[in-house]
Amino acid sequence: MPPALSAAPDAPSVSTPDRLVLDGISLGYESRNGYRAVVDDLSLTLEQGAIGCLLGSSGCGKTTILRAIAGFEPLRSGVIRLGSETLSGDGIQVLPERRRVGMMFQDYALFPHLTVEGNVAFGLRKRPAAERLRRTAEMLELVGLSALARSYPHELSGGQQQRVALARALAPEPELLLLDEPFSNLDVDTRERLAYEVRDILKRTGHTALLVTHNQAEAFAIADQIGIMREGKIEQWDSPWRLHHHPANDFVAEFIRRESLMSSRANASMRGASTGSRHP
Ligand SMILES: Nc1ncnc2c1ncn2[C@@H]1O[C@H](COP(=O)(O)OP(=O)(O)OP(=O)(O)O)[C@@H](O)[C@H]1O
Repeated sequence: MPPALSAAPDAPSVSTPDRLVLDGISLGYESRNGYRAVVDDLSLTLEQGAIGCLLGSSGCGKTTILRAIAGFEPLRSGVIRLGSETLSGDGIQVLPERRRVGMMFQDYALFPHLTVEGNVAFGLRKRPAAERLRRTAEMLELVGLSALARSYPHELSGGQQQRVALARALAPEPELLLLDEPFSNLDVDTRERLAYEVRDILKRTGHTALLVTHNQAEAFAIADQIGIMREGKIEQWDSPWRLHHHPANDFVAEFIRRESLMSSRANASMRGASTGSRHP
């Protein structure tokens, strides 16, 4: 007998409160030719402690959604809620710095003139010195970089820099972490390893996080819930297991099939290239 859906290894657990709710959000940009819709009546919910991922091709609106959640883009309609608080919509637009939302980007955006610990402590400037020191040390321990606290960003590998960026984003204890293509500057092996590491760290701290990427391997390595996007809409918001086994429509099925094929080809050719240089 086929296993019951609830027995799927990564089926979402029940009855944790929703942390992030996007309820029918629409937004876009003004241009010379007038308003252009980019995100159209999009909804999703993310439970407390869950890691969500928006997966879709370039230009489908992933970054625009993160920018709206962070408070940099106003909504045309719909509501964004974090816990019980409305952040955007219903006539409300909470300022970005009041949202308790942390962000981590693909280019790390570390300050080159500050040490690793200086970078992590940066977001804690307003805290008392003793607390700042304690929290910085705790964050460096969490991401396994205590030994490099006095190093400068240029002395670190890409993966280490990205771990500093994660420690910096988590230091002020955000209620939600947004990650925009965080691993795309890294080589293919580091990318997947770091995606698993970041998942492990976020699960240990219990943070709720939303990631955007166009890389399926990365999405499947890190996320509890994935939204397959097409032109500003989510075609299916589901667990990785269900996306593979129960795609909602032909678009999702074809997207998963094509991306898996492309990613295994890309991995094979990159590994082949490095093997080739050793065996001319
Ligand atoms: N500031 C802006 N002004 C006008 N149009 C914009 C602006 N930012 C993004 N867009 C347009 O909105 C659409 C969605 O962009 P967005 O960056 O959200 O896509 P994405 O899915 O994150 O793409 P990528 O994977 O390439 O980063 C694109 O067509 C883009 O050109």
